Amino acid sequence: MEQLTLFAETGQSKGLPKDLLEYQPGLIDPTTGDWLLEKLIRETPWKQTTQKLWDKEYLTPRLTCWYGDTDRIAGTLPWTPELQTIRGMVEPLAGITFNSVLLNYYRDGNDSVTWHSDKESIMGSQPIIASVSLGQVRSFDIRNKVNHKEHYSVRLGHGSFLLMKSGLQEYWEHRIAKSNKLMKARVNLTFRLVI
Ligand SMILES: O=C(O)CCC(=O)C(=O)O
Ligand SMILES: [Fe+2]
Repeated sequence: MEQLTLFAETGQSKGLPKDLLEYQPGLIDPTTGDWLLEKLIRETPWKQTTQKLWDKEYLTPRLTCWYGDTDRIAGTLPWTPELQTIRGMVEPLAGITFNSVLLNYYRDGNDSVTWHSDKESIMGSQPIIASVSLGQVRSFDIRNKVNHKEHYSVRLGHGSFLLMKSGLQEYWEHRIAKSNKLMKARVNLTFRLVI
């Protein structure tokens, strides 16, 4: 748990609220992780979507792709053997089954995901999301939606697993911030149950 730290202002090591998040390094060993990262980057049909802000269209600062049960969830690509295998690893840890996975590809430190919560109605208001990270270590920040002073950060390592528990999306937001430091590629997989 030493990887869990409050924001840099205190520099103090503190555990994340266990009722919200659970972090587990080393779900996938580094060698397998290297191989997977390279394969996912090369073989995934990545897309860069746009988002609208104040009537202006912006390119989303990362690449994405959805896989899942294609008969149930429109717009997803069929599961690949690798994604099925990883799904089989995270389901027992999450205690639920998943029918889709969103892949995010952060090409460098300029790629990011801004403060948000994942509570689209298609997942219910309290979804459990299982997240697997490959490649560059990046900081995953969470903050309380009402009281932004309440915040935590966890560095998501190569091959690590993060469980976003049911309370997280309702009262907390999360992000992967941009970084000025030299950052290599990172691929993150978030397994979701679309209902
Ligand atoms: O890249 C990550 O670790 C988080 C991605 C995320 O928040 C999302 O896909 O909703
Ligand atoms: Fe998210």
